[in-house]
Amino acid sequence: MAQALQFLISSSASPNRSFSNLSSSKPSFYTSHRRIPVTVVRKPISAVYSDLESPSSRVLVSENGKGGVFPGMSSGTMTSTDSSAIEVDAVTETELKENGFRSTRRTKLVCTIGPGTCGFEQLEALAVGGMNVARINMCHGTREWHGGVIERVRRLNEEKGYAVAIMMDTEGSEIHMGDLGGTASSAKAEDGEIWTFSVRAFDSSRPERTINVNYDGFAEDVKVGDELLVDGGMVRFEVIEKIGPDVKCRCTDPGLLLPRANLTFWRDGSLDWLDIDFGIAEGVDFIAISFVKSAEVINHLKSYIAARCHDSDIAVIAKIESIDSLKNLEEIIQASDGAMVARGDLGAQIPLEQVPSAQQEIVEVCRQLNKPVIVASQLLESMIEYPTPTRAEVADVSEAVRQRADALMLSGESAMGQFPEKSLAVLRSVSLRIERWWREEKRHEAMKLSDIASSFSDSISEEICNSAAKMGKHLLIQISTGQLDKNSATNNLEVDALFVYTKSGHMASLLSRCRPDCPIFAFTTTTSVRRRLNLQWGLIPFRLSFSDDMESNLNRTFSLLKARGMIKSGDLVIAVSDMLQSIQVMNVP
Ligand SMILES: Nc1ncnc2c1ncn2[C@@H]1O[C@H](COP(=O)(O)OP(=O)(O)O)[C@@H](O)[C@H]1O
Ligand SMILES: C=C(OP(=O)(O)O)C(=O)O
Ligand SMILES: [K+]
Ligand SMILES: [Mg+2]
Repeated sequence: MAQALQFLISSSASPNRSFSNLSSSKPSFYTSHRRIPVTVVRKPISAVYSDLESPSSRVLVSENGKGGVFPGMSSGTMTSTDSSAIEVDAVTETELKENGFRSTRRTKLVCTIGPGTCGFEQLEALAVGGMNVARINMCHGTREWHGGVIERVRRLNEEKGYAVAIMMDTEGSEIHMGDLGGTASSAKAEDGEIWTFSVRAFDSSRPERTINVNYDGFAEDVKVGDELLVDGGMVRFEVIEKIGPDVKCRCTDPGLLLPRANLTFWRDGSLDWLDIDFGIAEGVDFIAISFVKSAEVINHLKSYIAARCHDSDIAVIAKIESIDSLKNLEEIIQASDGAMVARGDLGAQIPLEQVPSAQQEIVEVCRQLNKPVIVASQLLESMIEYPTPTRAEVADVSEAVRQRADALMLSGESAMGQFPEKSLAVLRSVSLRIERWWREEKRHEAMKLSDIASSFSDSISEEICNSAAKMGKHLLIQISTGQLDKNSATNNLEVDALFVYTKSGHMASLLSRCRPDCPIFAFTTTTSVRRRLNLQWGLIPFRLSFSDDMESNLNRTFSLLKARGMIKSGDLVIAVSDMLQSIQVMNVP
């Protein structure tokens, strides 16, 4: 009879609580330096699955995929309360069926949506091609246009069963002043002076104390009472009156105004970028902040968001694209929910030859601090015009995949290029090939991950995930040394998948951080967490309403996935959960 081995890691001081037939042996692959008690429980598989038939009214829904109908069911019977209905990502489902767990793509793909890809069918083609996140860049187009894209992505998700996340990239402090008029290279603003910021075009006769602003929507977006910061606070103004295209401001903190200085806003004591309210109202999944200078900016934005959206959470991505952001890299990334290596502007701010090492550093810091990282800009620039990439571009993409960044991003290639789908296909095939090559060659140098937990409970979760990822690699040794039943050993004893049951998504991201050899099936209870997990390396996120009873969760998951042919009897799975803080190792029955 096949056997399942459960390792239950308990945070309790007395590990042997309720288990009768315990082995006290500590698995030797468990190399923790911490003192978490590990219990090995041997149970016949029939016992493990004996209570699996519990009635369920829960639905399993996969990420980023086309809804499919359970074999033998009519689509009319698929409702959200039908226990046997299952919606599953068509792309992932096909990959799993045809190539098995180990061949799924680990690197995630972000596509900037522009005039070339904003239609429903074009968006669908990108979803089919593997787009995990759709990015809209507020530097271009109108709010109305972006609202239309968001609506179509939503509709695509709803009608076709996809769950593509939406990232809004802010214009942010890319709003800047124009020249100062005439030959002036600077101007002094004194305390209490009234200055006019205007979007009007002036000929030679610009009134005194008048400054041009480069953003057309400026006068509409700004509100009386807002605080206007020049160059991150070198000079400050308060907005006192709006007259058509002119915004009258009183200087509250004097200083030197330089041509083309950055402008940012604070509203009600919080930094306010002009698009943030739009993103919150639309309920986007990610907001990417341009030209982040310090952690303070991120902290303010996060509390601004927290005060305004109560039921859903928006993740904040810091774009690293300035010298200041490199100087304050760790504190910025620590404060953020993720980062983008925005190589376009970064390459204009630091010497080009320093961009690769900056990229490597940003990717490493993000990995250490457990934040997803996107490598962006010019990955396949030539494909804006040509249907095949240059060899150098393929090498650049490969390098980002080899660094094991969470995600790669298309900009102009998908926004306005002639070959958006082909560009995505190149990212996809290069990612798959390089991932497989490095896995097979075992070429990845192990990165020593430092402890990041800030509480005891977090440190247990972290330890469980580190151990689960390690077990995936070393289980073979244990089987040969008798920790698992040798009779159940087959020739292929690699772990096929890690399963993680997580409400906040944190446990899934901790597993992703370990970059294990096998894919991670992440089961989470809310659609917003599920969409956000779609940005993280190696995660295949599902939505599942689960209970605190891990055995029943596992049973239901196994039977739903088996019925779809996505897993099969005998597959070796390691399951972790943040409810029980447990690790279980088992063959699919
Ligand atoms: N919403 C949009 N409307 C029109 N053009 C867009 C839009 N989004 C992106 N683009 C086009 O795609 C190009 C690449 O996009 P992106 O890299 O996001 O912007 P940028 O070039 O300003 O950094 C832009 O320069 C612009 O020409
Ligand atoms: C991604 C970037 O930002 P944006 O496209 O908004 O300039 C970049 O500068 O590389
Ligand atoms: K932007
Ligand atoms: Mg930029």
